Amino acid sequence: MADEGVPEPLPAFYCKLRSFHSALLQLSRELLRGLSLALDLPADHFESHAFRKPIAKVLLACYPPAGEGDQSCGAHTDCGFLTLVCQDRLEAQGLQVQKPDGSWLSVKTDRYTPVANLGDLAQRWTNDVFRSSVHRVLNASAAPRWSAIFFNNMDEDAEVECLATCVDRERPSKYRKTTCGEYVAAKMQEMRSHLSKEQGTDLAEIAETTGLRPA
Ligand SMILES: O=C(O)CCC(=O)C(=O)O
Ligand SMILES: [Fe+2]
Repeated sequence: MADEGVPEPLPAFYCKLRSFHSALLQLSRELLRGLSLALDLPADHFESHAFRKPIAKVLLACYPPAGEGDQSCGAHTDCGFLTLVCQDRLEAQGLQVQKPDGSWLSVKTDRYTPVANLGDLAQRWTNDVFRSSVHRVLNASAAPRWSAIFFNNMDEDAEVECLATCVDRERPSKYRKTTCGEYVAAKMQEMRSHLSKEQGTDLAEIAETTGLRPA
């Protein structure tokens, strides 16, 4: 076995997945630089404080065609800092983002063009200047829908406290200091108990295995 947890018959697939992961990690680093500059911070602010060895994972998802049960992904926010979603088939897209008025915007992309979503840790760190986007997936087509999702969750021990530049008299600090690891663990726990109550243990176990999808 080349790497722990990787089955022997899939080395070519694993190699491609590694390249995909590296490319999206690189893209997320570029975006982090832009996000720092947007807050009038040095370009490397986010990277140097919280992305030295980030927990960055790829999730490959398949949603069955419409009519095969409600297996799409319900409305939620991602718990990390930045997520990049790549949708596959043009005829079976389905990512939707909630607008401030509560209505849903369908996100149509070219095949594999990544869509960036900010997560809860970005919102907490910037004291709501950046918002964690509420999104969901509805596969309304007769074909299965595939997506590859890259979650960049920051360093496990990265401290997240409202940035001084995002706090003032009109905008007092809304969130207590936490770490990426502490916040993600708490949100996962909340999600597991929610799923166990609402949908039985199977989904809770899947979520625990992937460790990625918050409630
Ligand atoms: O499959 C998608 O397009 C997005 C899935 C998602 O939002 C998630 O897994 O957190
Ligand atoms: Fe998500």
